[in-house]
Amino acid sequence: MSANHEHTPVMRQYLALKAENPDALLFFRMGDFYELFYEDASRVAELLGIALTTRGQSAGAPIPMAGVPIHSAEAYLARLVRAGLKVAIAEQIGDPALAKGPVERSISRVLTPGTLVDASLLEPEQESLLAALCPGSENTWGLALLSVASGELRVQDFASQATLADRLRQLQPAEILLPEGQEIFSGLAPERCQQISQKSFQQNISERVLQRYFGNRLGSFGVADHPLALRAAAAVLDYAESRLKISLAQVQRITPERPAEILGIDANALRSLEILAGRDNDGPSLWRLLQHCQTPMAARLLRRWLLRPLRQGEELLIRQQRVAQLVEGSRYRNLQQSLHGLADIERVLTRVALERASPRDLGQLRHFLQRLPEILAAIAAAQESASPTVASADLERFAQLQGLLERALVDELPLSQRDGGYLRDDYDPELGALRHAEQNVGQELADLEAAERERSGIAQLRVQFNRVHGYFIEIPRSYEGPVPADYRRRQSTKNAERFSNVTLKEIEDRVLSAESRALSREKALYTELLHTVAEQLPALQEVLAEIAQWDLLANFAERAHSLRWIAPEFCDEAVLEIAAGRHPLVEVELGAHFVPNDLHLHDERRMLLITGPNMGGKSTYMRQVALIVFLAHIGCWVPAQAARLGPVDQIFTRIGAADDLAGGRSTFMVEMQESAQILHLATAESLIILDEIGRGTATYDGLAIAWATAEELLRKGSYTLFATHYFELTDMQHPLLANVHVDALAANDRVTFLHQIEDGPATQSFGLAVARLAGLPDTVLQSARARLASLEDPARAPIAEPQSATQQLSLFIDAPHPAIQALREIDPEDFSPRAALEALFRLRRLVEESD
Ligand SMILES: Nc1ncnc2c1ncn2[C@@H]1O[C@H](COP(=O)(O)OP(=O)(O)OP(=O)(O)O)[C@@H](O)[C@H]1O
Repeated sequence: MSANHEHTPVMRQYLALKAENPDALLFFRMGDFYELFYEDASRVAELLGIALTTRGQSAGAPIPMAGVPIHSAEAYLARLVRAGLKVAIAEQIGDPALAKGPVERSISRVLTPGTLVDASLLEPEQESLLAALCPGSENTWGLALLSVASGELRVQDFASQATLADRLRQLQPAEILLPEGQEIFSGLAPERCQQISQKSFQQNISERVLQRYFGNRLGSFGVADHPLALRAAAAVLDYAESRLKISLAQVQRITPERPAEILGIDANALRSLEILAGRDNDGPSLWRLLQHCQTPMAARLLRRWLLRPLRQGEELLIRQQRVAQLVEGSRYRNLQQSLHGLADIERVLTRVALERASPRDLGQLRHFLQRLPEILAAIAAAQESASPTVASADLERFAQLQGLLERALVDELPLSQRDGGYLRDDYDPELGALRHAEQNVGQELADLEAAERERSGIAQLRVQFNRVHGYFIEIPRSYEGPVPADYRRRQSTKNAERFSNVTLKEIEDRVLSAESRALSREKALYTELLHTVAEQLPALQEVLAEIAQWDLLANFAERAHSLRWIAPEFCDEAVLEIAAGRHPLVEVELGAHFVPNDLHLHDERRMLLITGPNMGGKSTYMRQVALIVFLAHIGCWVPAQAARLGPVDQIFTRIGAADDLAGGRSTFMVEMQESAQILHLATAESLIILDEIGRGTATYDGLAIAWATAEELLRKGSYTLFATHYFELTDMQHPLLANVHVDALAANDRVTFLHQIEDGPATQSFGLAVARLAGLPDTVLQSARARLASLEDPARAPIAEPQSATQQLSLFIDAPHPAIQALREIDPEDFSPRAALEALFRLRRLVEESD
């Protein structure tokens, strides 16, 4: 591009603003359009499928340009932001009428995926999180997570990068901030990472930011022992402020995360149990099954709870108790009715805090406040001990606020704020007077009409007004005589000529200026109104949080009722007992065909080794146990006849294996790394699901690993469900280990699955029968059957050992050493000396190979 001084003044302004935000697309306001120039223009034209044209020339070259009209800009912005791009918006701040050069413009805000607040840019049921990571010494980390749209700010310390990366994999923040120079470590999605100045994380700077936000209240949040996370918290606030160009008044507190209160569940388990999303992100998931909340606030809270199950404790018991109260006599119905159709007030409040709330936003708040007494009454009715949810002083202030909004806002609020008309005439005398300037000139205009008729002698003369052409004196064409000399022609129509004169122009100017004064008066009053609402923000946020929680609990109650779930019982003993448990998602698919199963794990029985045919239901059984324990720990009821659960600290799963080729890890590598993680972190209170561990490698290696893993988990005493196709494992003896199997009936390669868990190991394998079921060709099945027979009884049909098998050394199976096998095959009777020497070398090689 050419030197700056060669550009036109507007382009110079554009380039200066672009230089302030080099990594963002610049939406440059030009009248009723946002326009993009140069590379931004071609990029956006391609991304949005809009026309790429040029706008004049600057510095001797045409300027590539693409533009979107203001009124449809939101939809385009949403698409760009969803694609992970940043957009800076430059608005006109000067008055075009007064500007000498180009009208003044400045960046009003920068949209980034982690700092969105507009309803049209956010998914109603999803949270868009902004994270900041502050590294400390010895691999320790502080994490701050901010939901700009709700104002929730959480902090947590991590003792290792691996656990931090796992938590981020679960939470999927939209943007992750790191100090400049910090390497983007494995597990972080690089396209979401943003390096910002190290200064933002510095102790002294962060103290200033936090002081500004929370003042002395900081001490009351219990965050003093999280120095790293607090520095991260200051960095997120500072960054979000710089994008939104305003302090975040919606952030009222910092909440520390205490791992000891949370049931650990790693990203693998969330995925493999299909808790937040089903396979391929579509399909059934626990989230979808549970999400029947009345408000978007509760839907988002459900996500938060799913990402943060609790260990046994007071909070969990309160949730459980409330769900029980709501199930009783189907009280949840009343509460759900009172909440039905409520707007997303949490996000409205955030926009109030950021001075971006529209009149319709305030209209929704008015509606909410009108319904609040009914909602609180329904909550009170649901609780047996009707302790008030909201302090009476707050209630009084809410009523006053409601009154204010009712007095201020018109009933039917306009879509756009631009043309005014959202405040009532009688809300403010000055506004009323300015608005009525037009009506007040009515008499003046009638007098003028009479005077002009008399002066000109034209009886058909009329003084008129329309929105497009303003005020004019109209004389029909049927009049052919002269018009007064001071009349200036304004317009000719088919039937009339239109004129103006000095008196009429004076009236018109007065009315027009009253109109624009009315608009600015209305705007000023509105800003004042927003400030008044903002004063009630903390109290409103609190009552909303309470309502969202009740909505979610009523939703749990409804689900429990509709899906025939029961209340799990928590206890201090080391037990996991489930009677007739069901898999919540598979049951929806199969209905009454689903076969329920029990679980008994306790002090003397910690591990179940589960064998049985493919398709028998092993995975389903193990997952249902994990899901039942999980559901209990978010406060929900569970799909079973009864459940008694002792303390559980973490849930781990190692189910199926997916390649991570992009990350340079093979299926087996992924499997082993996940298993290593479990073996390091599991305790006696952990629940572990292992599905066919070891199958990704050569048989004996896999078996050896599976065996050793089982032994280690038995040593730790973790609650373990271990499904395997290695029958050899069922020989394992340990007092805490029990063998169970899924039942099936087989005859002539035909198999009927019973899906029932029974004691003892499986007695036969059904691989061929299942293969037949899957449609493997008969010829292949016959050949497989012959080979199976020879493998089961080598004497019947000796088959040469494949090379790879000879290389495996069995740890557990009594197979002869390959050298011994080779020795057996030698007949020394008819050996030449040379053949003998060769045989000796071969034997030596076999021994070396197996060393
Ligand atoms: N308890 C049950 N009641 C009814 N149907 C079931 C039950 N459990 C499983 N099934 C059905 O059997 C199918 C296979 O179950 P699952 O994947 O759990 O088998 P598996 O034993 O783990 O198989 P593999 O060893 O091949 O992984 C399920 O998709 C479901 O349709």
